[in-house]
Parts: sequence; structure tokens; C-alpha cells
Amino acid sequence: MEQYIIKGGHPLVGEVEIGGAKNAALAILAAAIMTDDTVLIDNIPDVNDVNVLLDAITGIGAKVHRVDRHTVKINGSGIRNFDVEYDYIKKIRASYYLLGALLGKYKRAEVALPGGCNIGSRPIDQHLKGFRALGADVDIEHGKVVAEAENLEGRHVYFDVVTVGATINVMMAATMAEGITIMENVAKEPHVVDVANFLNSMGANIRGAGTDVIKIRGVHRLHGTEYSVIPDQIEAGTFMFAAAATKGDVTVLNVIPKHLEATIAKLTEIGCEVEEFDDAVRVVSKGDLTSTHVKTLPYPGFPTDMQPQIGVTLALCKGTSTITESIFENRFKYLDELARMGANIKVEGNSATIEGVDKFSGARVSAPDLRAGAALCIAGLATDGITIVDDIIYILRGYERFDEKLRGIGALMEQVSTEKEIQKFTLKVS
Ligand SMILES: CC(=O)N[C@H]1[C@@H](OP(=O)(O)OP(=O)(O)OC[C@H]2O[C@@H](n3ccc(=O)[nH]c3=O)[C@H](O)[C@@H]2O)O[C@H](CO)[C@@H](O)[C@@H]1O
Ligand SMILES: C=C(OP(=O)(O)O)C(=O)O
Repeated sequence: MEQYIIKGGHPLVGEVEIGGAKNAALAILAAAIMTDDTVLIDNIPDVNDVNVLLDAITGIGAKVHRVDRHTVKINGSGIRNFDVEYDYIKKIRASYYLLGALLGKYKRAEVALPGGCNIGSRPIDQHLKGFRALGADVDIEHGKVVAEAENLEGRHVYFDVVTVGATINVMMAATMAEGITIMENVAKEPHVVDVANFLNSMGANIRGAGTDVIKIRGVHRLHGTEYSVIPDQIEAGTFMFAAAATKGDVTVLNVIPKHLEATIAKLTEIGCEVEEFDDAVRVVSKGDLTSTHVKTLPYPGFPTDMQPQIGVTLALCKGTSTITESIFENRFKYLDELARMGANIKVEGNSATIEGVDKFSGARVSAPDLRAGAALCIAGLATDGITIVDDIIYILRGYERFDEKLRGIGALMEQVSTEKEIQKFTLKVS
């Protein structure tokens, strides 16, 4: 089993380059198969989820050429198979975007119900409601979503919950429907806007992404494009909270500060100094940090994908903090692990009450999911002792060279898989 071993207890200091947004890249890669022309996409993060999706796309007949680590060329003209293999789908959440992409372009898609992090029940009823509204027959057969249509027709779609996945998925399908689709109560996340911009660069006609209402005038054909994915606000925020929790001074480079407003607001509230530049943000954490209250909400609210990272930081802030997780019901599992490191936390339903402690003590902990795993690494980095994080396979789903980037700002941390490697690291840092 791959693990991270961490010797923490000192400030992280320096600059770290942020990669392309995983959750934008996954949707954009799926949307790239909607044209027969070649599409070149840059600033793709080299993370496991992206690689799984590229394999799935290859599996249905598209040509995928990796130009370099972060650039890929996709040509979907060879797609003849609309049934995406279960082995790929079960591993990742974003495989559901192949439904919208295939249905939009070919009017037929068969995709198993998606996997992804176990952070809640994660229904896809709103995706299916949107496809049905556009005129598709949608059934669940043997664990697969089977969607087909003679023709897709533009319609009014009102989402009952604000959902990133359904907003993007139905937007993709509606891009190639006849007539006008109006989607209401949509998600406004930066990656919704990025996918809309990408589709528009292929000839789609999508207006209003980033607001509550998206209007799509269907087109018959999409063409090739060259596109660069936006920076990952969650990766950036993770390093910003790592700076806060370790009393460090870290500048995240290649970010869009506007996308980080909720994170910056919370860091400022707890007493960090935050400096914004055109495409960088510096976080300086000095002296005692103080408690605050957090509620996760759709963008521009505080992101659920950053809840564990702020949770770990608040567990080291003076006073009583509260976190309300309003998006996914199962996103507090890391708090049990954190309690094993000495945190003082009580969870009731979707709320956690955190009494700050002066320090944690190193322990062996297990990553329950992607962001929770990253958060436990932050806890280890803030701890004056040795921490081992098990199950980092989750972290590798969404963070590129996580340990290497952290080492670049002073972390003592390594990826290990054997007892011998653990002993070697322990000797080196003692
Ligand atoms: C691959 C990807 O991009 N994953 C992100 C995406 O997940 P995902 O697309 O799964 O999340 P959604 O935004 O769709 O989910 C938001 C809320 O809506 C509910 N819901 C969603 C769809 C649906 O059909 N019915 C329904 O009830 C969900 O249970 C949840 O409570 O957005 C989440 C919220 O920002 C992020 O945490 C995930 O990192
Ligand atoms: C929960 C996440 O990913 P997924 O939706 O792919 O499980 C995430 O990126 O934090």
C-alpha cells in the first residue's frame, strides 16, 4: 500500500505552482469527443482520474495523443461504441460526463452509474431529468444508464438542487439539441464557466454560464479548438490552508484569485495575512490563529471540496469553531482520524464543533477520500512528530506530485510503501 510519511512541525515557506483544475479538465476532456475534428487541450493535470477518463475515451474509439505531461490531443471521429466500459466508470465520478457528451453528439449513450469519492449518496436524478426533458429515453438497466433519442430538442430545465455535475452534463447534451434550452437554478462554479467557454470555442452557443440561468442555442456541428484549462482552485486552497496550519508563508502561483474569494475570506477571518496579485496569492500565518464558523455552499460559497482542509486548520485555532457541511452528508470521516492525532471535535449530523488545541501528535491515519486525505497530510505537516497517511491512492486521484510540491516549500515528506522505506525516512529526519 502506498503511504505518505511526514515529519512535520515547521512552517512551509516558498512558492508553489498550481496545475489545471481536475474537475474542469475531466468535463472538458469528455466534451472534446463531441467533434470529429482534433481538439488540443493544455493545462491538464497529470492525475489518476484524468488518466482513467482518457483510457475510457480511448476505449470507445477516440484517438488520444499525449503531446506532453499536461497537453493532450483528442480526436473523436473514430467513436463507434457508445457503451463505456464499467471498469473505467466505477473508478471515477466524472465518467458521468460521457453520458452528456455521447448523447449530445450521437444521441445514444450507455454508461455505468459513476464511482468517485464516497462522500455521500450522490444521486444523478437531476442529470437524468435534464436528459429526459431534452427528449431522451433514459433507463437504468443492470447498473447502467442507457440514454437514447431520435432527436434532442431544446427545452426549459429547472434543477431542484444546485448541482455542478448535472449543470455541465445537460449543458453538453443541449449544445447539440435542436432549438433553445434554458437551464435554471444552475451551478455557478468556475469549472461550469470553463466548460461553457470550451464548448463555445468549438462553435457552441452557450450564454449565461456563471449566473443562475444558462441559455443554449443548439448547433448541428462542433469544430476543433485549442484550449487551456483554468487553474485548480481546490489544489490552490489546499496549499493555502497548509500554509495557515503550519504557520508558514506560501505563495500559490498560476491561480485566478477571484476563484479563491471564499478561501481568502476564511483565512483572513482566522488571522492570516493574505496578499492578492494578478495570478498569485500569498498566505502568511503568524502568531495565534482564531476560530471561525464555516458552512459549505455552492459557489461562490465556501466549497465542500475545501471543508477538510479548513477543518484541520480550525482544529489548531484558538477557541470554538463550527463547520456545517451542507452538500455531502459523509464528509466528516477525516475527523475521526484527526481525533486520533489529538483534535477535540464533536460531530452531530451535518455539523462539527471544534475546540482548538495547541498541537496534534503524530499518528498513523488513513485517507478516507481525496480531500480528506490531503487534509490529513496538512495535519501531519503541522505536527511535531511522524505521521503516516495510509490509502493515499485517493489523494493521487486529484493531486499531481503532491509530495514533491510540498517538499518544494519545505515539507519533510515522502511516498513510501515498505517498512524499510519508513525506517529509512525516520532515521533521516531524526
Ligand atoms: C468530478 C467533480 O466535478 N466532482 C465535483 C462535483 O461532484 P458532483 O457533480 O457529484 O456534485 P453535485 O454538484 O452534482 O452535487 C451537489 C449536491 O446535489 C446533489 N445532487 C446532485 C446531482 C443530482 O442529480 N441529484 C442530487 O441530488 C448531491 O447529492 C449533492 O448534495 O461537484 C461537487 C460539489 O461542488 C464537488 O464536491 C465534486 O468534487
Ligand atoms: C469529491 C471530489 O471528486 P469526485 O467528485 O470525483 O469524487 C473532489 O474532487 O473533491
